[in-house]
Amino acid sequence: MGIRVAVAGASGYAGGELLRLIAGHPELDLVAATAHTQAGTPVSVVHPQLTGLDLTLGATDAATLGDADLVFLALPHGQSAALAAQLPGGVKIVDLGADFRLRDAALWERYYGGAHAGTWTYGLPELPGQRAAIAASDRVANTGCYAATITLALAPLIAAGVADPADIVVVASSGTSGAGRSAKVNLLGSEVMGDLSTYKTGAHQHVPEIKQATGADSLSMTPVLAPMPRGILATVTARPIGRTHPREVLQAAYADEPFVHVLPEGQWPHTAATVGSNSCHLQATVDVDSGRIIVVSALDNLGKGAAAQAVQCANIMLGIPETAGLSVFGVAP
Ligand SMILES: NC(=O)C1=CN([C@@H]2O[C@H](COP(=O)(O)OP(=O)(O)OC[C@H]3O[C@@H](n4cnc5c(N)ncnc54)[C@H](OP(=O)(O)O)[C@@H]3O)[C@@H](O)[C@H]2O)C=CC1
Ligand SMILES: CC(=O)N[C@@H](CCC(=O)OP(=O)(O)O)C(=O)O
Repeated sequence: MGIRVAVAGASGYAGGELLRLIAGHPELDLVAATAHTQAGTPVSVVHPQLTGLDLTLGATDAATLGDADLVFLALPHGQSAALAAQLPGGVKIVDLGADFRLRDAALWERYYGGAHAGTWTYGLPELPGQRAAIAASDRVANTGCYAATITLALAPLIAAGVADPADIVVVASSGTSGAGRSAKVNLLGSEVMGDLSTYKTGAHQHVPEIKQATGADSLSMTPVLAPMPRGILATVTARPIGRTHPREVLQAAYADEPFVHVLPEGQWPHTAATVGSNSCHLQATVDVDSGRIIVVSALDNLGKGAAAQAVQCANIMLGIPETAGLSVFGVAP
């Protein structure tokens, strides 16, 4: 018997990807998977890609989940705190939602509404000192998907003093699974196919999270909905300070990281190359006209942006190899 894990919100996109990763993990055993309206339905009905996983979705409550050593919460914002409070104190938790990511209660309330539940250790192991903090924690708040993509591109540049934290501009495209599985008119195939559009323009909820994680003072972010199921491609530009090339800084920061890859010079990130993996691909240059730093970052929003990163954090919390059950390689084309 391995380490006992459970997934709440297992009928959703992030929950489904968690189930797939746990099923292939050498040290984790899935003991429960729960849902809300779809409780009582076999997993393979809700997720045909998981046919062969013989399990029925249970109710999302402490009785069903509390027997696990570690619980992944993949619930809508605002749903994690009440459930986490009911789970036994010895159960480790990785929350994929936003409830515990922000330190500033006023910012949480402004962007998400409702009362701020608290702050847990931030689940991005590649940030300086964060791997050790995650290892010492029983409660971890996984990153937002855009936040992971953009923070990995930006944090080393601000820390090294080569990018002006007061002058950051981001345009980032996401596949539609980033919006979750519930039906919305603007996510219908006939609306999304053949279209690109901005949304939450000038007011995205990941901006305070990225500022908190990177030390940026001012950051403009424009999200774009892209007609593809998975993937995020972020173009991050910043006013440079000094003449150090941004690529050198990123290479030094991530030289020993298994999942963050600065691509060979001349190669630029593709979302398709990261799908199914826990990898983030980066490339950087200096704009020949404006002199601004440009970093392009790509990852799978359900991989390094959600479920795979949650498994990476769980591995660290459980003291097992950080890369266990995770793929560096994508499944393109
Ligand atoms: N999708 C992504 O790319 C990313 C998602 N996240 C975060 O992960 C979490 C899950 O996202 P995602 O999988 O996309 O969402 P989905 O909408 O696809 O799934 C939501 C899940 O939560 C369950 N649920 C809905 N309402 C309730 C409720 N009131 N109480 C308990 N369970 C409920 C649903 O069950 P049922 O189907 O039975 O109704 C379903 O299992 C969110 O917090 C999201 O922000 C983070 C990073 C990336
Ligand atoms: C395409 C799309 O709608 N994406 C979502 C990403 C949400 C997410 O993954 O992050 P949270 O966990 O913080 O909600 C959005 O932009 O709000």
